[in-house]
Amino acid sequence: MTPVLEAEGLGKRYGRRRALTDCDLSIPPGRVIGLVGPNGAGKSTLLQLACGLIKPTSGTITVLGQRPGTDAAQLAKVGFVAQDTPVYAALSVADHLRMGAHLNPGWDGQLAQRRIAQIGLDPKQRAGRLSGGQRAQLALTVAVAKRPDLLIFDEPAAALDPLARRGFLENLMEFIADLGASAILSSHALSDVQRVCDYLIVLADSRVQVAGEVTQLLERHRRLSGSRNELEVLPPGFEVVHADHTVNGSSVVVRTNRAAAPSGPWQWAEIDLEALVLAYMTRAEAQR
Ligand SMILES: Nc1ncnc2c1ncn2[C@@H]1O[C@H](COP(=O)(O)OP(=O)(O)OP(=O)(O)O)[C@@H](O)[C@H]1O
Repeated sequence: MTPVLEAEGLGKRYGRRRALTDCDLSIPPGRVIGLVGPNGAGKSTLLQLACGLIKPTSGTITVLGQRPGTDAAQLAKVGFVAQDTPVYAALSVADHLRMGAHLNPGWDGQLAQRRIAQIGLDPKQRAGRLSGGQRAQLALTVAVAKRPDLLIFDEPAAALDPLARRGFLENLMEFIADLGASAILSSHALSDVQRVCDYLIVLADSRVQVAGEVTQLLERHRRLSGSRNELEVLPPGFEVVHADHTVNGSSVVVRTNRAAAPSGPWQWAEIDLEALVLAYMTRAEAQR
């Protein structure tokens, strides 16, 4: 099956600043992909490259088997909602839907109307008068009604209150299931990512630190706890991602293919997605 996104040696510089470095990815279709990492890691840059809004300075990227933004057919397959959920301030909600219908050959007008009614937006209201959360909902509606094969969101739920956020993510999951689409969403909210994503990319310091199916990543990472001496030398087959030493003891997040605990004086525990992400982000920060 054609990967939804494939990158080889992908890099992007802004002048002398590296925004993305040597990025290799091959993401299978049908996944909800969480893109996480600290501020300035390169997440928006990767998403904009995937939409064809900017061009790489090195390497290659293909989305749904083609160079991003090559032609109208390819553009129609991708729905993108940028970080600031842009809408046209002077246009009404209904105007946005009319424009969507005019510009997109696969536009699903019924889906758009149903969703606008569901979230309680007044079709006559100007988009410039909507709240941040309502703008995000309108932008999501326009992106989804294109019926794209891939939805790309840059921090989609950032402006939403907790209740709206939960509703938004539930809607998003319904759409993805209905459309049979893939989605990539960047987010700082690890609990959201844990709830909806089945594939994870951790980006830090402009590089991919780790990427893969969430279940596999969680199977392959463990936390070992014990005294600092006990954890100084580990058996073969363990790559230390991050070590934390305090006066009360040490804890090490390791990457391993071993399913069973190694014999040793330490405790061995599973980790959650948040601990995994933080371990890779802390390692990247320490290596800068
Ligand atoms: N148009 C631009 N011109 C110059 N530098 C840029 C531009 N866009 C991004 N950068 C720089 O590239 C790096 C990556 O930025 P990017 O916006 O991709 O990060 P991000 O991970 O999305 O951050 P955040 O979580 O804060 O949104 C940063 O150092 C940023 O300052």
